[in-house]
Amino acid sequence: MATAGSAPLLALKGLQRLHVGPVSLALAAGECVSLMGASGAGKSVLLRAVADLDPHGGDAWLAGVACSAMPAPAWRRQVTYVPAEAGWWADSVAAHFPPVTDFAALLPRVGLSPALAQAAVARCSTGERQRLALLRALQPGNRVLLLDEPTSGLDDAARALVEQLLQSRLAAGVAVLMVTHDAAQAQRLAHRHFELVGGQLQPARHGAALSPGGAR
Ligand SMILES: Nc1ncnc2c1ncn2[C@@H]1O[C@H](COP(=O)(O)OP(=O)(O)OP(=O)(O)O)[C@@H](O)[C@H]1O
Repeated sequence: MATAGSAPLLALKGLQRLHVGPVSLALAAGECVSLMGASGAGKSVLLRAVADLDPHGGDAWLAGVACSAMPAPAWRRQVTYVPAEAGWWADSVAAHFPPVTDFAALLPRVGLSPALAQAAVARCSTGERQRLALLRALQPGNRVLLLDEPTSGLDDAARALVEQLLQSRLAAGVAVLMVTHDAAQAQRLAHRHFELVGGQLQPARHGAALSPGGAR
């Protein structure tokens, strides 16, 4: 787990996109920060800007290297956005994973049958596609994961497995910025909690049990 005073792995400085920002925030290696807010508040807009998927003002730094100084594919391999509803560019599940990856062996880690590796995307359920998209995004090069409602379509058992997987990535030093509507999940996974209100980050007000954004 990150410790207070660690040098930031990810630093956002004056990030601005549409009605969101300017946002400044730092995450240490192994730190999880939750982001809540009303529907339409701009949470996905913010995550996409951090991933450099849309034009934006301000900049983000990964271990001291500016996003603007790095080729976009290199940034996104390390600062990886996992949308709430992933896109699929081929018919088969297998086509979305590198050929060298034995991804069938990974499927049970999130409660999926290895047989799904041979399936067509179209026959996968919403929750199966959601977990496949997360596995697809998890690569050895990830240093920051930007997760947009990573378990919104899942039952309790599947959600628990995904949370275990995320805990293992955090323990390995990956930083996670996670949008969730689930305050209990935020409490389980995140070290700090923010809410997006009027385009600005505020310490989360929901649930007295949550430690607010400013404190650890
Ligand atoms: N490319 C765009 N151009 C103009 N407006 C956009 C664009 N992308 C998103 N928006 C608008 O910005 C607002 C915030 O969208 P966003 O998807 O970030 O909401 P959210 O906080 O993630 O909501 P939810 O919790 O419902 O997913 C919405 O009103 C949306 O229509």
